[in-house]
Amino acid sequence: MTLSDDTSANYGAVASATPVLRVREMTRRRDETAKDSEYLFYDVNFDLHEGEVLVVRGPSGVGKTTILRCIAQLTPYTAGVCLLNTDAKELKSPADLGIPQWRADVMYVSQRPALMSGSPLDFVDMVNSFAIQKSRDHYDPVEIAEDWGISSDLWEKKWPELSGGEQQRIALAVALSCDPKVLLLDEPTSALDPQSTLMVEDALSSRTCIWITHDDAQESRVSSRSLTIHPDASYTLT
Ligand SMILES: Nc1ncnc2c1ncn2[C@@H]1O[C@H](COP(=O)(O)OP(=O)(O)OP(=O)(O)O)[C@@H](O)[C@H]1O
Repeated sequence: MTLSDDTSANYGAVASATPVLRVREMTRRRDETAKDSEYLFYDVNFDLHEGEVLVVRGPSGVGKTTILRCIAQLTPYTAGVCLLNTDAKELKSPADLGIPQWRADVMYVSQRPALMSGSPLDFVDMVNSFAIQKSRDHYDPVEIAEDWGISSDLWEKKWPELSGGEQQRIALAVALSCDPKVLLLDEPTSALDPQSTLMVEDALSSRTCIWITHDDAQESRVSSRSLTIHPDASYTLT
């Protein structure tokens, strides 16, 4: 039995090929406050191994962003377990690690950074001010984004003054600079031109990611496996 097939209750047990991230029985109602609310997704199980990209597919509104936000512990879920491999000895839950460490290691990158206030530099300052980030090494986000055609002066502009593609590359560069174990990418190249898209895909090629895309060609370029969420709350893992 592979880890991917392991649906036993001993979720934290570590077998030969230890996943970076394990998700079991992830379930979310459309309205978490209403017990009779229909399910958005039900009983989702998967393991994500080092260097894998799990592409998340499904029609608009089916719950792709929501499942990423649940895994990031940014949104409540009805049931389920998320576990992270921190030291190859034991898989740990958000409660074991504490939410700040979980979110630093399992980092959600929003589709809409324009909703943030201030400038990208303000955002970097805020990220660096978190106690959990102070104790970690960082790459230079300005340098990362420069490779994608983002000049350093753009970092001082307000988010809404940047184009969608500039916002996406800057938000992604900040996330990469923090070197999380898992990146949760919400349509990270939806506003990019084809050349920038390929550059970003290349930069992410060695990372462990869960990646929402509506683009079949991108899926075939980047995915190790695909998780499709269906409108009836079921899912397919291929
Ligand atoms: N903050 C919110 N409050 C209430 N409902 C929400 C909120 N965000 C999303 N929803 C609803 O939850 C459902 C799932 O939304 P979600 O954004 O996860 O879908 P999605 O599959 O990512 O869609 P898309 O492909 O259009 O981005 C939708 O019906 C949406 O209207």
